[in-house]
Amino acid sequence: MTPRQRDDLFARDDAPEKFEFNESVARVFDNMLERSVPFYKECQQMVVSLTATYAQPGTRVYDLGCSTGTLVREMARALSASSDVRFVGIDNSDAMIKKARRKLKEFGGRCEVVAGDLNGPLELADASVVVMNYTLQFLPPAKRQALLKRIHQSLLPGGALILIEKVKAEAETLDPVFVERYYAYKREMGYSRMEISRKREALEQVLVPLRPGENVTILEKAGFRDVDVFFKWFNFCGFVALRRGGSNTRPASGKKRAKARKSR
Ligand SMILES: C[S@@+](CC[C@H](N)C(=O)[O-])C[C@H]1O[C@@H](n2cnc3c(N)ncnc32)[C@H](O)[C@@H]1O
Ligand SMILES: O=C(O)C(=O)C[C@]1(C(=O)O)C=C[C@@H](O)C=C1
Repeated sequence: MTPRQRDDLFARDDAPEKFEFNESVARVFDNMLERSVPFYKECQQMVVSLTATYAQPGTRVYDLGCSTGTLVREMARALSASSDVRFVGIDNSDAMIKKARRKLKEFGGRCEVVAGDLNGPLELADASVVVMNYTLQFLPPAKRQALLKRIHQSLLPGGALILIEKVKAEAETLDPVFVERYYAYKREMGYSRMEISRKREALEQVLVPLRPGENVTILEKAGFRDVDVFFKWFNFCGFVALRRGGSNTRPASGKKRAKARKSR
């Protein structure tokens, strides 16, 4: 395994003017996320815990915008092979896919990384859980509702969408306060004011956050009925949304699931 590279992308003279998930980002990505996303590891563990609750035997768990495969690895480790669940990471960055496939090689056929554009047609067969962490925010806002609708329609009854996003404050007057707290966090994580400023400019119109309430609205308009927030830190928010399942919205017991699967 190549040594983890420290994120110096915006400290360099050749810092990008527009943020793209290319080779130079993939090279430092794992360190970038650990130092740029508050409670990144804690949120991953919360997502793993929710996935363990809603993943159904004989089905697939999808990670949309899987990047270098870090979350897929955590999920595959947490849900043993006996859980009869397979994991599929989807991304449209060749550089990320290459790193993800290397990271997930140890899991053989349990984990697959597929090239795909979330703005285009999407095949999510046998999906009991779909995860989308820090990804929807990079898609054009006008296309987000249609994607969420496709996810809702693809999910098995009782399935779950787990979504973590960078968000704007609900109250406009609080947004600058939350943003400043976020930049203070980045400085605490060792980024210089110049790096923070350059990255903010590079992300303009590339990362477009909505307010938490706006995310809930597009989830509900996509067909999700049971939607809630499971995590919030100033300008980051985690949502879980359930596809109503048969006679219940809670995962059936193992025997019930096996019986339901046989009747499909
Ligand atoms: C911030 S990263 C996601 C982080 C990752 N989910 C994690 O938790 O470590 C956003 C990812 O979404 C991918 N992405 C952005 N737009 C995409 C699209 N239209 N189709 C597929 N993947 C996309 C990027 O290549 C990148 O890997
Ligand atoms: O908004 C920022 O400044 C960030 O660094 C956040 C964020 C994200 O939320 O995805 C932006 C780009 C990278 O993918 C890593 C982190």
